[in-house]
Amino acid sequence: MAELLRISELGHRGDGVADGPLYVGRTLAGELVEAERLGGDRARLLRVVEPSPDRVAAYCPEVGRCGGCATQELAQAAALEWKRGLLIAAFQREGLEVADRVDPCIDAHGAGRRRATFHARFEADGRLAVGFAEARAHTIVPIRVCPLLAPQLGGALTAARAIAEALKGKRKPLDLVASATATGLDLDVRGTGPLPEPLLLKLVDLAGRLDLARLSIHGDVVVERRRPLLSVGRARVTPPPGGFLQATVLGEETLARLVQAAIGRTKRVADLFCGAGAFALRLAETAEVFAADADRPAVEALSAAARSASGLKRVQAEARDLFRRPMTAAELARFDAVTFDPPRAGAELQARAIAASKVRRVVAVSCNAATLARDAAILTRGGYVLERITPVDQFRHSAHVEAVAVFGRR
Ligand SMILES: C[S@@+](CC[C@H](N)C(=O)[O-])C[C@H]1O[C@@H](n2cnc3c(N)ncnc32)[C@H](O)[C@@H]1O
Repeated sequence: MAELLRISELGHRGDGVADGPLYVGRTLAGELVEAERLGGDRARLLRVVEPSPDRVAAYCPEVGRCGGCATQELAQAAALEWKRGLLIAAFQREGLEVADRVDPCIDAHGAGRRRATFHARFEADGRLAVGFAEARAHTIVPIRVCPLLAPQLGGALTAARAIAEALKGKRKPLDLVASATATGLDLDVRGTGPLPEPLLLKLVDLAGRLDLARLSIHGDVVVERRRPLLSVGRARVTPPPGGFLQATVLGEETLARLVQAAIGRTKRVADLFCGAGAFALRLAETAEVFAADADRPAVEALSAAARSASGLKRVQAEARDLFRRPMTAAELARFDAVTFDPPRAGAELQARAIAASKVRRVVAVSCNAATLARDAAILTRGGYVLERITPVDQFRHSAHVEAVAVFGRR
């Protein structure tokens, strides 16, 4: 049954929130809407009665079905302000009032996503669906074009579909991780299980026809037709298959620029959770860098890039599980500055060790406001002063927000 609802705010996943709370997708704060209850705490938008001044027309036909975009109907300036607010609210929940120290959110969508994970599912009737997951469901919304992808990732959906088609006989759900590199598409396929020789040969042939730079299965290279390369400052990195990559080129450049600016001119820097060196290789232009990450292939890629780049200071990289074995306060004593950029879980133990150290400057980079706020609270309890936080938006139309938080010793 249809009912009128007033949307009080945009929730932290990008759905409008009415009294209850009742979550209504594709609605905005302040709007009066007609919706029907779906059960639980969800309702479906039927009609916007009083639209928000921030409402704009969606430009993708899959809006509302595809789970990739939650807020395409929210004007970009308002979306940036909303993300800034999400960050402030997460810090408030940790007892930290930071609104006066949070910069405007930087739009880092740039040319679009250079990395995307497509899902392939084989339906009972034998049809193949390749696309993104529906919001709050495992159903796949088949996608032909995604307007959020960078032009360099343009052929990725066609390539993913062709590779999935070739693996149809396995009838397994697949994830295909596509990255745009300077030498072409790099595709890593997950979920296949072991593949027989004839199928591998077929994939090699297909990679040639699709002109992929590299094709790998679960990180094992099937064929490398051209070495994938990414420019990172003065260095050129060959990323490990399927390894972590910031979602947009501008996002990586923006985060790295903020980290470099916050650290300033120092002699020795530690880059923890360094991945393949997005920050370490740039920091090494002016300082000696120690870098650590649990992903050994990423650490090896970073080391190789540092060795072959000219004009960098010394870079020492170590494969290390920083959840189990964080850098201790004693180990950190030789650094003037530390930056850390953990996965969504944050870096609780590492933050505790930093809090017990005497490192002068600490720069936390994060893709999860809640764990960033938790780790920030640990640092401030250890005597660090939170100087500034800069939100960065490289996941346009989603509720994700990245941030760079800068701390100094009291
Ligand atoms: C958000 S990424 C950041 C990578 C890099 N700073 C960049 O911008 O490309 C998080 C990194 O944490 C690493 N990681 C995940 N769990 C880890 C652990 N337990 N110990 C050390 N590194 C870990 C991942 O391998 C990944 O490279």
